[in-house]
Amino acid sequence: MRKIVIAGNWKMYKTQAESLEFLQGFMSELDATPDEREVVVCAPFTDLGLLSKSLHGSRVQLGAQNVHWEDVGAYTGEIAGAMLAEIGVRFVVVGHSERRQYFGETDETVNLRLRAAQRHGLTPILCVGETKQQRDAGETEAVIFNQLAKDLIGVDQQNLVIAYEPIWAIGTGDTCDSAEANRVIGLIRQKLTNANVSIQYGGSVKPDNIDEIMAQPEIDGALVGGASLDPKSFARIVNHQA
Ligand SMILES: O=C(CO)COP(=O)(O)O
Repeated sequence: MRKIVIAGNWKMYKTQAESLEFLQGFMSELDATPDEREVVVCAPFTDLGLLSKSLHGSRVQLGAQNVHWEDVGAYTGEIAGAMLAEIGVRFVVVGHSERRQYFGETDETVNLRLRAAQRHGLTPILCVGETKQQRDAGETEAVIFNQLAKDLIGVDQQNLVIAYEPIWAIGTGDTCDSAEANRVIGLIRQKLTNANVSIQYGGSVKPDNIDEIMAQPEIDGALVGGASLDPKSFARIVNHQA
Protein backbone atom coordinates (compact mmCIF):
# COMPACT_ATOMS: atom_id res chain seq x y z
CA MET A 1 0.00 0.00 0.00
CA ARG A 2 1.31 3.42 -0.94
CA LYS A 3 1.40 5.85 1.97
CA ILE A 4 0.56 9.54 1.83
CA VAL A 5 3.62 11.50 3.01
CA ILE A 6 3.39 15.26 3.45
CA ALA A 7 6.79 16.73 4.28
CA GLY A 8 7.85 20.28 4.95
CA ASN A 9 11.36 21.22 3.85
CA TRP A 10 12.31 24.24 5.91
CA LYS A 11 15.61 24.71 4.05
CA MET A 12 17.81 27.29 5.87
CA TYR A 13 14.94 28.87 7.79
CA LYS A 14 13.99 28.89 11.48
CA THR A 15 16.10 29.24 14.58
CA GLN A 16 15.20 27.05 17.56
CA ALA A 17 12.97 29.79 18.96
CA GLU A 18 11.20 30.13 15.62
CA SER A 19 10.75 26.37 15.30
CA LEU A 20 9.07 26.21 18.73
CA GLU A 21 6.83 29.09 17.80
CA PHE A 22 5.87 27.19 14.64
CA LEU A 23 4.94 24.08 16.63
CA GLN A 24 2.68 26.06 18.94
CA GLY A 25 0.57 27.15 15.99
CA PHE A 26 0.86 23.94 14.00
CA MET A 27 0.11 21.11 16.44
CA SER A 28 -3.30 22.39 17.50
CA GLU A 29 -4.44 22.48 13.87
CA LEU A 30 -3.57 18.84 13.25
CA ASP A 31 -5.94 17.00 15.56
CA ALA A 32 -8.66 16.31 13.04
CA THR A 33 -6.45 14.88 10.30
CA PRO A 34 -6.48 11.16 9.52
CA ASP A 35 -3.68 9.23 11.18
CA GLU A 36 -2.63 7.31 8.08
CA ARG A 37 -1.13 10.46 6.58
CA GLU A 38 2.51 10.75 7.47
CA VAL A 39 3.56 14.25 8.43
CA VAL A 40 7.24 15.17 8.39
CA VAL A 41 9.15 18.33 9.19
CA CYS A 42 12.65 18.47 7.66
CA ALA A 43 14.40 21.08 9.77
CA PRO A 44 17.90 22.58 9.96
CA PHE A 45 20.38 20.49 11.98
CA THR A 46 20.42 22.93 14.90
CA ASP A 47 16.65 22.54 15.40
CA LEU A 48 16.55 18.74 15.32
CA GLY A 49 17.41 17.93 18.95
CA LEU A 50 14.89 20.37 20.31
CA LEU A 51 12.19 19.36 17.85
CA SER A 52 12.78 15.70 18.64
CA LYS A 53 11.92 16.34 22.28
CA SER A 54 8.97 18.59 21.44
CA LEU A 55 7.49 16.17 18.90
CA HIS A 56 7.95 13.07 21.06
CA GLY A 57 4.67 11.13 21.15
CA SER A 58 3.09 13.25 18.42
CA ARG A 59 2.24 12.10 14.91
CA VAL A 60 4.72 14.53 13.35
CA GLN A 61 7.98 12.88 12.34
CA LEU A 62 11.34 14.50 12.05
CA GLY A 63 13.48 14.81 8.94
CA ALA A 64 16.93 16.21 8.18
CA GLN A 65 18.12 17.87 4.98
CA ASN A 66 21.40 16.07 4.39
CA VAL A 67 23.48 13.08 5.51
CA HIS A 68 27.06 12.13 4.76
CA TRP A 69 27.90 8.82 3.11
CA GLU A 70 30.59 7.76 5.58
CA ASP A 71 29.66 6.55 9.04
CA VAL A 72 32.33 8.65 10.81
CA GLY A 73 35.45 10.52 9.82
CA ALA A 74 37.28 13.74 9.14
CA TYR A 75 34.54 15.43 7.09
CA THR A 76 34.27 18.94 8.47
CA GLY A 77 30.80 20.37 8.20
CA GLU A 78 29.07 17.08 7.43
CA ILE A 79 26.64 15.01 9.51
CA ALA A 80 26.54 11.23 9.97
CA GLY A 81 23.51 8.98 9.77
CA ALA A 82 24.04 7.67 13.32
CA MET A 83 23.99 11.24 14.67
CA LEU A 84 20.59 11.81 13.09
CA ALA A 85 19.15 8.43 14.04
CA GLU A 86 20.28 8.81 17.65
CA ILE A 87 18.12 11.90 18.19
CA GLY A 88 15.01 10.45 16.59
CA VAL A 89 15.30 11.67 13.00
CA ARG A 90 13.37 9.31 10.68
CA PHE A 91 13.65 10.92 7.22
CA VAL A 92 16.33 12.76 5.28
CA VAL A 93 16.10 14.78 2.08
CA VAL A 94 18.74 13.67 -0.42
CA GLY A 95 19.59 15.10 -3.84
CA HIS A 96 17.55 18.29 -3.55
CA SER A 97 18.13 20.48 -6.61
CA GLU A 98 19.55 23.24 -4.39
CA ARG A 99 22.26 20.86 -3.23
CA ARG A 100 22.88 19.65 -6.78
CA GLN A 101 23.02 23.24 -8.06
CA TYR A 102 24.92 25.08 -5.30
CA PHE A 103 26.92 22.43 -3.47
CA GLY A 104 28.25 20.17 -6.19
CA GLU A 105 26.00 17.22 -5.41
CA THR A 106 26.24 14.63 -8.17
CA ASP A 107 24.26 11.47 -8.88
CA GLU A 108 27.21 9.53 -7.48
CA THR A 109 27.18 11.37 -4.14
CA VAL A 110 23.38 11.26 -4.04
CA ASN A 111 23.59 7.49 -4.42
CA LEU A 112 26.15 7.21 -1.61
CA ARG A 113 24.03 9.38 0.68
CA LEU A 114 20.88 7.37 -0.04
CA ARG A 115 22.61 4.14 0.90
CA ALA A 116 24.14 5.67 4.04
CA ALA A 117 20.71 6.92 5.16
CA GLN A 118 19.25 3.44 4.77
CA ARG A 119 22.17 1.82 6.62
CA HIS A 120 21.18 3.93 9.62
CA GLY A 121 17.48 3.15 9.37
CA LEU A 122 16.54 6.55 7.94
CA THR A 123 14.06 6.87 5.09
CA PRO A 124 15.57 9.00 2.34
CA ILE A 125 13.40 11.39 0.33
CA LEU A 126 15.15 11.39 -3.05
CA CYS A 127 14.50 14.53 -5.11
CA VAL A 128 14.59 14.41 -8.90
CA GLY A 129 13.49 16.94 -11.50
CA GLU A 130 14.34 18.87 -14.63
CA THR A 131 15.30 22.50 -15.28
CA LYS A 132 13.15 24.79 -17.42
CA GLN A 133 15.69 24.56 -20.20
CA GLN A 134 15.60 20.76 -20.12
CA ARG A 135 11.78 20.77 -20.15
CA ASP A 136 11.67 23.18 -23.08
CA ALA A 137 14.12 20.97 -24.96
CA GLY A 138 11.85 17.94 -24.45
CA GLU A 139 14.36 16.27 -22.16
CA THR A 140 12.25 15.91 -19.01
CA GLU A 141 11.86 12.14 -19.15
CA ALA A 142 15.48 11.51 -20.16
CA VAL A 143 16.84 13.70 -17.36
CA ILE A 144 14.70 12.07 -14.69
CA PHE A 145 15.28 8.52 -15.91
CA ASN A 146 19.02 9.19 -15.90
CA GLN A 147 18.87 10.52 -12.32
CA LEU A 148 16.87 7.50 -11.19
CA ALA A 149 19.15 5.01 -12.91
CA LYS A 150 22.25 6.44 -11.22
CA ASP A 151 20.80 7.48 -7.87
CA LEU A 152 19.06 4.19 -7.11
CA ILE A 153 21.94 1.76 -7.68
CA GLY A 154 21.96 -0.57 -4.66
CA VAL A 155 19.18 1.38 -2.92
CA ASP A 156 16.48 -0.54 -1.02
CA GLN A 157 13.17 0.52 -2.55
CA GLN A 158 11.29 -0.83 0.47
CA ASN A 159 12.53 2.16 2.47
CA LEU A 160 12.37 5.10 0.11
CA VAL A 161 10.29 8.15 -0.75
CA ILE A 162 10.78 9.99 -4.04
CA ALA A 163 9.89 13.63 -4.66
CA TYR A 164 9.37 14.87 -8.21
CA GLU A 165 10.42 18.51 -8.01
CA PRO A 166 10.58 20.30 -11.35
CA ILE A 167 13.29 22.90 -10.67
CA TRP A 168 11.42 25.67 -12.51
CA ALA A 169 8.48 25.21 -10.10
CA ILE A 170 10.52 25.58 -6.89
CA GLY A 171 9.99 28.85 -5.08
CA THR A 172 8.55 30.48 -8.19
CA GLY A 173 4.79 30.20 -7.60
CA ASP A 174 4.78 28.49 -11.00
CA THR A 175 3.31 25.11 -9.99
CA CYS A 176 3.58 22.26 -12.46
CA ASP A 177 0.15 21.49 -13.91
CA SER A 178 -1.20 18.72 -11.68
CA ALA A 179 -2.05 16.43 -14.60
CA GLU A 180 1.50 16.84 -15.92
CA ALA A 181 2.99 16.14 -12.48
CA ASN A 182 0.78 13.06 -12.34
CA ARG A 183 2.04 11.92 -15.75
CA VAL A 184 5.72 12.32 -14.83
CA ILE A 185 5.22 10.60 -11.48
CA GLY A 186 3.50 7.70 -13.27
CA LEU A 187 6.57 7.41 -15.52
CA ILE A 188 8.88 7.46 -12.47
CA ARG A 189 6.85 4.65 -10.91
CA GLN A 190 7.29 2.53 -14.03
CA LYS A 191 11.05 2.70 -13.51
CA LEU A 192 10.88 1.36 -9.95
CA THR A 193 11.06 -2.27 -8.85
CA ASN A 194 8.71 -1.53 -5.93
CA ALA A 195 5.38 -0.09 -7.11
CA ASN A 196 4.54 0.90 -3.52
CA VAL A 197 7.17 3.63 -3.18
CA SER A 198 5.45 6.88 -2.20
CA ILE A 199 6.14 9.56 -4.81
CA GLN A 200 5.55 13.17 -3.83
CA TYR A 201 5.19 16.30 -5.90
CA GLY A 202 7.18 19.38 -4.87
CA GLY A 203 7.32 22.90 -6.28
CA SER A 204 5.14 25.83 -5.14
CA VAL A 205 2.69 23.61 -3.25
CA LYS A 206 0.27 25.91 -1.43
CA PRO A 207 -2.99 25.63 0.53
CA ASP A 208 -4.92 26.61 -2.58
CA ASN A 209 -3.47 23.96 -4.92
CA ILE A 210 -2.93 20.99 -2.57
CA ASP A 211 -6.42 19.51 -3.07
CA GLU A 212 -6.02 19.44 -6.83
CA ILE A 213 -2.52 17.96 -6.57
CA MET A 214 -3.60 15.26 -4.11
CA ALA A 215 -6.62 14.35 -6.27
CA GLN A 216 -4.20 13.01 -8.88
CA PRO A 217 -4.01 9.21 -8.68
CA GLU A 218 -0.22 8.84 -8.98
CA ILE A 219 0.70 11.56 -6.46
CA ASP A 220 1.25 10.26 -2.93
CA GLY A 221 2.08 13.45 -1.08
CA ALA A 222 3.97 16.69 -1.25
CA LEU A 223 7.37 18.11 -0.40
CA VAL A 224 6.60 21.66 0.62
CA GLY A 225 9.10 24.51 0.88
CA GLY A 226 7.88 28.05 1.49
CA ALA A 227 4.35 27.12 2.53
CA SER A 228 5.66 24.78 5.24
CA LEU A 229 7.19 27.70 7.15
CA ASP A 230 3.83 29.07 8.20
CA PRO A 231 1.96 26.89 10.73
CA LYS A 232 -1.51 27.59 9.40
CA SER A 233 -0.61 27.13 5.78
CA PHE A 234 1.31 23.89 6.40
CA ALA A 235 -1.52 22.56 8.56
CA ARG A 236 -3.99 23.32 5.77
CA ILE A 237 -1.77 21.37 3.37
CA VAL A 238 -1.55 18.41 5.76
CA ASN A 239 -5.32 18.57 6.29
CA HIS A 240 -6.07 18.51 2.53
CA GLN A 241 -9.20 16.75 1.35
CA ALA A 242 -8.69 13.03 0.82
O1 LIG B 1 12.06 22.81 -2.89
C1 LIG B 1 10.94 22.59 -2.45
C2 LIG B 1 10.74 21.56 -1.42
O2 LIG B 1 11.87 20.77 -1.27
C3 LIG B 1 9.77 23.34 -2.90
O3 LIG B 1 9.89 24.65 -2.47
P1 LIG B 1 8.63 25.65 -2.61
O4 LIG B 1 7.42 24.91 -2.03
O5 LIG B 1 9.01 26.85 -1.83
O6 LIG B 1 8.45 25.89 -4.08
